[in-house]
Amino acid sequence: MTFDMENLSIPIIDLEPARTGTPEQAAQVAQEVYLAFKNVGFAYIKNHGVPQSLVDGAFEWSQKFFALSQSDKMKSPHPPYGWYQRGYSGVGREKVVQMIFDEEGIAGKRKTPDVKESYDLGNENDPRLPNIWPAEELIPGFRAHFNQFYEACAAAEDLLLRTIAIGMGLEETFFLDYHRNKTNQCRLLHYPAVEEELLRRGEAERVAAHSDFGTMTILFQDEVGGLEVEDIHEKGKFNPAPYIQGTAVVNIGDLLMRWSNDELKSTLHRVRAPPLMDSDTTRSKMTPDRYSIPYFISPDRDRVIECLPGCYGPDRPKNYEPVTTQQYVDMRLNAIY
Ligand SMILES: O=C(O)CCC(=O)C(=O)O
Ligand SMILES: [Fe+2]
Repeated sequence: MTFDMENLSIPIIDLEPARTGTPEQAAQVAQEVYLAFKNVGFAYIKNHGVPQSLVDGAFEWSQKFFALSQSDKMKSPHPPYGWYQRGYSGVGREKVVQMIFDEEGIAGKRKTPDVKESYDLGNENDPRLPNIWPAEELIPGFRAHFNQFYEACAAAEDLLLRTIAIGMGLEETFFLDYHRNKTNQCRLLHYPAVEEELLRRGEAERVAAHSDFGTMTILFQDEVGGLEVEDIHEKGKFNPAPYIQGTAVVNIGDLLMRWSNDELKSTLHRVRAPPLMDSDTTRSKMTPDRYSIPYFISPDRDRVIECLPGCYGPDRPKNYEPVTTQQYVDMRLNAIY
């Protein structure tokens, strides 16, 4: 795939020094991560700590799951409430909308379908949202792999949270203390092959422009491409965020933006057709299937999120009221489902 790395606005950051470097090296990386999240809201993270074999396995299991018959996938259905983010959602079920909460507005947006199907899972020990697994005999090994993958992502989360705290001049464990229960959401996404023209003309969408809700998201994508991130300098202009081997895309969510009094940016992003592969634009083409796996991180549900120390002062008023994680996330989830 042709892509101009020179114009990549999203920095690539190696997290290894945060894990094994000297305190000075760790502080240096923390500064880079902080600046990326302040200026862009996105970073490509190398050495995030999730073993490549687990990532590769997760994509293989995801493909196997979505290759099941529709009736088998529907045996572990997403419940009909937005806040219960577990189980399988078929094509067209969910419509990602940006900050529209009235029913008329949502119905209007739903007219252009998101051409994707998804399977959501979370922490095995979460009493509020038990997982909705496919039966073991249908897809043996799926559950065990994703439990392992979930744990590995949680470990990567911890290192990222420590690093951001250091970068913001907070206690290293400041954010960890708000993320003890690991009530995160891991989502398998499959975007079926679709006629490219439909995506380009906006008659079908993969994921419409949106920001994520929580603290941050760790996203694994395959090589197909199509993820686009809004340009920080030019509203409405979206730049490609292509696959880069050995990295995860990490982005800030709305709750951390609010928590930081808008210092860290929760940047709009979407999934469209991947960049054209060759000069042949005359034929009607199908974009290949695409798979991605976002891991959405949120603070513990009962915690009150209010302006971070250092993000307000006499000349810098607090922009938001305190809110609990649960109030905030449920409000956002109920709007999309
Ligand atoms: O599929 C992707 O690459 C991104 C998906 C995404 O942004 C989301 O699910 O919030
Ligand atoms: Fe997203």
